[in-house]
Amino acid sequence: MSTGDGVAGRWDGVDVHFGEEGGRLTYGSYLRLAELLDQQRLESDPPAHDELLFITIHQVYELWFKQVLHELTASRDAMLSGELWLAEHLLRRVHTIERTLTQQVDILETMTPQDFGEFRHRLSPASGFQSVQFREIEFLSGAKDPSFVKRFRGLTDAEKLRLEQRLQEPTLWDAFLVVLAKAGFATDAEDDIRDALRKVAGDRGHYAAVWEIAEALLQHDELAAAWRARHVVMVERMIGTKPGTGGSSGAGYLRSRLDLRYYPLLWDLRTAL
Ligand code: HEM
Ligand SMILES: N[C@@H](CC(=O)c1ccccc1NC=O)C(=O)O
Repeated sequence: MSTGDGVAGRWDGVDVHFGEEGGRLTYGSYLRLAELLDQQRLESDPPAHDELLFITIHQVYELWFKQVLHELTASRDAMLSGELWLAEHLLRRVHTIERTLTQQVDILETMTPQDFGEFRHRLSPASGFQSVQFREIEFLSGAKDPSFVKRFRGLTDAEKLRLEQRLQEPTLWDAFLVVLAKAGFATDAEDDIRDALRKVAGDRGHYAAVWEIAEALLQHDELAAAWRARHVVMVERMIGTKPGTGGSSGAGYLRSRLDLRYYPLLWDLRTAL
């Protein structure tokens, strides 16, 4: 009983619209819940109680990674087009998500090593090391390391393409250098950039928008480092010094990544202030 204008009818005084394919939109159909809630398939048999939690946590991480990539990509593009307020606004949203990602470790830590041990052996050789979106975030943020693409096992062609595109495209740091250049600074040599950062920091009134973006980038870097630190301590709690299912030394490998920083020049700047 269409009443025109896409309005399908009225319910309790409110216009009701038809959704995709003429079906009446519901909460479940809009959010594709039948599909979403059918994606938690356990490897353990008989089912280990805690494996549902393990799968849920990882799926939630990947959903947030998708959102983070959406926001970081848009933030990078906003820097490139000179919309500095938007670039900063989106980075701040990313910070909030990143804090949530680190806090989520608490939930997984309600699982004991013994309960993890019930299904851990079923997971090998799968590992978080193979998270394509996690690596995309690293590449987009500025830590491009092509060796990860080679070390990935079992990448689909589409995943490989996504990583290769991230290796080609400008990073957040590249975009920030464009911001500095548009503000009148030379950015060719590292010393030019250090100089520019000192000048921006020394005249925040004049370079307010540039300074705020630099701070938002540093915050993103700090929150990524906090996740790495939280993850490795959880790993030590769960598996001690056992090697990882992904074939690395485990906590030893993860500790070797703790010093990674996306924006070393923004950190060095601190020493010069
Ligand atoms: C019981 C919980 C967990 C344990 C014991 C664990 C253990 C490990 C280990 C040992 C590695 C090193 C690679 C390897 O497997 O050899 C690793 C890497 C990784 N894990 Fe986890 N992990 C856990 C939970 C998570 C969660 C919830 C996430 C969220 C997505 C995650 C994401 C990652 C990522 C992205 C890497 C690659 C890190 C890098 O290369 O810097 N892990 N994990
Ligand atoms: N690498 C972990 C297993 C693990 O946590 C994992 C296994 C499959 C998919 C994602 C995982 N999460 C993080 O590494 C381990 O060695 O116990």
